[in-house]
Amino acid sequence: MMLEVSDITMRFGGLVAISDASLSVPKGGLVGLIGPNGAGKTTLFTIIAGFQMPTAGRVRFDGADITSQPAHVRAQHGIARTFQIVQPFAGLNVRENIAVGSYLRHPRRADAHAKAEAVAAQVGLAAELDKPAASLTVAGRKRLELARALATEPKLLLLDEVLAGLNPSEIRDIIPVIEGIRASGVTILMIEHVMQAVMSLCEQVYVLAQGRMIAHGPPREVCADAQVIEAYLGKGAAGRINGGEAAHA
Ligand SMILES: Nc1ncnc2c1ncn2[C@@H]1O[C@H](COP(=O)(O)OP(=O)(O)OP(=O)(O)O)[C@@H](O)[C@H]1O
Repeated sequence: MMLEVSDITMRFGGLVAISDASLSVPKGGLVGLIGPNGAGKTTLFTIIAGFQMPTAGRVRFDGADITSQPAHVRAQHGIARTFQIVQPFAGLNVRENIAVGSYLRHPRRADAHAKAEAVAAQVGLAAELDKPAASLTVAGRKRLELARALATEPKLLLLDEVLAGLNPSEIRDIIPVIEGIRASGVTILMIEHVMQAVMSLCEQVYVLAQGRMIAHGPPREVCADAQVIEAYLGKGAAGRINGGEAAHA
């Protein structure tokens, strides 16, 4: 396994944001993490990336227990994440923004910029390298966020809603980019609300609801799970939907 998260609990004062949650991502896999708003998905990413210590539980990465490792050490070992709210350095151009990631492994400016250019080509930003980051569209900023994380040359990439805010054609355009990253050997765990994308990209999906991992499996099975339907649509929803189907049959 590339990533094994075991029995994580995260308390903020009296609030239990995550309760005894586990998940694993195989080497080379592309796994989804879904769940209603406030379920604890971003908090779990923060714990995996090392920005917060869990109240209880362990995180193993590529064979080592990294639970107490700080975020910058995890980055060196190959964990990168994107952020839901993209905040590029507005005063820098696209190349310089991507280089913020590539400096991790390429301390010389020329090397960092060369790496940034290679990553820009991979995510479809080659034509924008000299433009100010502030001039990018929302879709461009999402690609920039992907590029910045990729430029650190991760083994494990944590994508936090990279498709949020994009229209259907922008989503169609960016899905092959994610597939390409995976095909290049990077293991991916993605938080995503766009179910169409989860269905087409992920071979396994975990469902977090109110801090608990309530289901996991292939996306089609998970979406048919009564507990999952109820977590999204409220108690009794699965029965109403199945009843509806029966009525049409
Ligand atoms: N630093 C913090 N201090 C206190 N409470 C927090 C903190 N971080 C997160 N929470 C709470 O933990 C819960 C889980 O939040 P989280 O952002 O992880 O959910 P999420 O599944 O990512 O939701 P969304 O899809 O809306 O981004 C929420 O109730 C949130 O208010």
